[in-house]
Order: sequence, then C-alpha cells, then structure tokens
Amino acid sequence: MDSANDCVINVQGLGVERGETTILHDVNWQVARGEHWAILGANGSGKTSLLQALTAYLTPSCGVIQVDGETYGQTDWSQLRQRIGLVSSGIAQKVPLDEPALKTVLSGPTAQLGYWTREPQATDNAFAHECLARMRCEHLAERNWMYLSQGERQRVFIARALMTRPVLLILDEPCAGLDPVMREMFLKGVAELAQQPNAPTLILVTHHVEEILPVFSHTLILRGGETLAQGPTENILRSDLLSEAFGAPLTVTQTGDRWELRAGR
Ligand SMILES: Nc1ncnc2c1ncn2[C@@H]1O[C@H](COP(=O)(O)OP(=O)(O)OP(=O)(O)O)[C@@H](O)[C@H]1O
Repeated sequence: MDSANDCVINVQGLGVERGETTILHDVNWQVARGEHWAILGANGSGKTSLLQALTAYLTPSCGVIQVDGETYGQTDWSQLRQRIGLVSSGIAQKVPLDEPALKTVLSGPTAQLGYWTREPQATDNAFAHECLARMRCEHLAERNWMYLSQGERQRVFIARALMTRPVLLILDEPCAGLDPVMREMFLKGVAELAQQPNAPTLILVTHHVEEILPVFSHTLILRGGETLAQGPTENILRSDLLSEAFGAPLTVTQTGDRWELRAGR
C-alpha cells in the first residue's frame, strides 16, 4: 500500500490498557479503499474494543489510528465520527415505538434518536427516501417502529447510517436475532449495498462464518486482544486458524461461495 491516504482504516501498533488489563495489544490493520472486511473472534477477543477505538469512544494507550486519512488526536473526531456509520442491535431499544421509519432515518445526521435538533428540510426527506431505497425498504417509510420485523429494523438502521454519507459503515453483529430467512434477506441487502456506486467501506463484526458473504474480500481474526490472522478471506477461513480463534477443534468448509463451520475435526 503506497500511503496511509490509500487506506480507509490504518491502525498501527494499537494498544488499549485499563488498569492491569490489556484489552488490545499491538494491533496493526489496514483497510484499503474498495475492500470490505469481516472481523471474527470469540467472545471477549476485542472486536468491540477495536471498533470503539476506531470511533474514538475508547482512548488508546499507544499506537496510531487513522480513518479516511485523519489521525486520531490531530483532528476533530466529533466531525469525523459522522463519516463513520455504526449499526448495532443496541440502539434498537432507543427508538420510540410509534416513530415511523422515515423519521428514524432522518435522525441519522444528528445521531439523536427520537427527537429533532432542527426541522427536516424537503431535501432531507428526499435523501432519506433515497437511503431507504438503497436498502430496498422505501415501502416501510411510514410504518411505525413497533410493526417492523427485526430484519426490517436492521435495514432501516443502515438507511439511517447512510444519511451522513459515511466512508465507513460498521455492522456490529447485525444478524443477531434474525431467523435464517431474514438473515439471508438482510445479508443480500448488504451485498447489494456494497456494489452500489459510492458505497461505504463495510466492516462486518460476527461470530459466524456463514455471514461472511463473498463481498467481504478480507477477514481479520482477533484472539485475546491480538491479531491472530488477517488477509484475503479465502486464506483466513481455515480450520486451524478458526480452531485457534475459538479455542476448540472446528472444521470450516466452503460450499459455492459460502462458508460453514462445525464442531470437531
Ligand atoms: N473498560 C474496560 N476495562 C477492563 N476490561 C475491559 C474494558 N472494556 C473491555 N474490557 C475487556 O476486554 C475484553 C474484550 O472485550 P470486547 O467487548 O472488546 O470483546 P468482543 O470481542 O467484542 O466480545 P463479544 O463477542 O462478547 O462482544 C473483554 O475481556 C472485556 O472484559
């Protein structure tokens, strides 16, 4: 890679310590423009901490973090944070049950769910409809939150994140709680998004190799707060590496362009 400016994410020697606990140790990770990455790892391996460091919610103890060419500590991260979309299941509980999906999407730019900081303009409305359409859920614009399925809510959240025209979109275990059919529909929507012009760089955090669609060209595996492996997905989704990552014998198989994991050898 020629320079940090070719990277959407450039992490060098990142360490995070709290008291006696080492949460992340010597993480080096570069994401080039045009790549989409999956992050895999067991519970407690440091996935959320890495994302929190990237979004400046967790202060590093050492190392360099650059996002979209801006360096942590040298730039206004509240501004930069608006260029990073984050979709996790945690925010779902904060949406008022009687809020229509369009209003949830419109709250994206201020990231303040449930209330306005200013009256939305006609252009905001038009763009919100466009964002919903990008996730194939424009028909849900007037439907209240309480009536949306879990999969529809996740698609609406991605539409909401798109309102800030992010360069980076982090999907933190977005398939948690989805049934197999909903999960496939949701993942298909994510893959379609990745192929659209001006698509953000996607980062999918997951425990499940089944969710790593071909669009996720690269995979990073964390273990105990350190990088166990990273690189092109087909080189990384190996039984030996996944067994080490999850601390038990596992066998990974590829059928067509999808991956499966089962216990045992
Ligand atoms: N502020 C903190 N102080 C001390 N330890 C912390 C702190 N934040 C996280 N940890 C620890 O760091 C480790 C990594 O946590 P993290 O939430 O990043 O893991 P994860 O891979 O996202 O896990 P999961 O898959 O369960 O969500 C855990 O052992 C956690 O207890």
